[in-house]
Amino acid sequence: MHYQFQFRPYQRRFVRSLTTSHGVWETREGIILKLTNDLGGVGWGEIAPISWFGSENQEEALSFCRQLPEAIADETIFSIPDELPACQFGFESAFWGLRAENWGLGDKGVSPTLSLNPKSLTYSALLPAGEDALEVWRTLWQGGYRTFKWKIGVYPVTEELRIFKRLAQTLPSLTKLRLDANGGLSYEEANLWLWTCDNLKTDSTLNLEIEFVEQPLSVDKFDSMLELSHCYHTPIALDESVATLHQLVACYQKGWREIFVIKPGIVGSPFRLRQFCLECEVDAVFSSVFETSIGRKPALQLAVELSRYNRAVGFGVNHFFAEEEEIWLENLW
Ligand SMILES: O=C(O)CCC(=O)C1=CC=C[C@@H](O)[C@@H]1C(=O)O
Ligand SMILES: [Mg+2]
Repeated sequence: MHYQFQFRPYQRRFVRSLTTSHGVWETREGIILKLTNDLGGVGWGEIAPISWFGSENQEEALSFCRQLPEAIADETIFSIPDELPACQFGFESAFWGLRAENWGLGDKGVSPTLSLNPKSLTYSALLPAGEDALEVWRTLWQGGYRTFKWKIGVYPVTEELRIFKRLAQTLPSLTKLRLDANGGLSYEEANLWLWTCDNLKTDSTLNLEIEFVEQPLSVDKFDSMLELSHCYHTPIALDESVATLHQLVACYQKGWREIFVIKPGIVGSPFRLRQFCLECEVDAVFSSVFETSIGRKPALQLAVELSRYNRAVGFGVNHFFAEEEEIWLENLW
């Protein structure tokens, strides 16, 4: 089968730049792609790279799109190299979207079940690093969020621990808080954070659950994180360490059995991701790459099907972008 292929690069400036231990992220760049079959059926996909997580970068994704012919075959979609995981996700999502919505299941076996209802999910909202978290959470709580993720490893650890204690005393009971260090802590700081989280449980005046500490150490410190996961009650989630399917499989094979943060937008083939999750039954938390609704829809379909233990998905829409998304997408095309 052949499809007419079109693509449009985009840039979207964050309303509030995202500060993590990786640095300050001002603008989300990506590519929207469209496949049209010879009966007029259309499939949309999105390529939303995060190169500092290990995916290709925008330029590499654009170069890949530019070298493709106007008409592409199934084989092209399913032979995109593993060095281009965001492209794998974008093209394959468009393929499944085309087949599942208009033309039945693909001839490549069962497509990811696109009919599942994302409304069955609960969502986690992102809190900004530092003191701002003490203000921002309230509006999000009023918006219905009960799980929050706060960026740490950005300011000095003593300052963040001070803010953390105030946050723990302020957040309503039954709130779940995730801490995401983006690999920015030292081994000593990681121990201090995990020890502090464990000891929070012993404070009967607080009824806050620290759901997990995400990527406390850098990707090259897997063995230390595996050791830490056996030393504290507070769970550890790997994110940057499992950013691509290859890394996900490698960490599982090296014995990781705690939480895996999965960003479908940069992990690679949704078909292969689905096979891995169904086979290995990993404890997955699905996470956004700040994509548009075009990338978010297939990502959430995977989350509905593959999430276990009812963990909230990291797709809380904190109004990261100014423009109204649907209008912006229509103007793009
Ligand atoms: O997972 C979430 O709760 C929201 C998404 C999120 O936190 C991230 C998305 C993309 C890049 C990162 O800065 C960040 C993360 O580290 O998980
Ligand atoms: Mg993370």
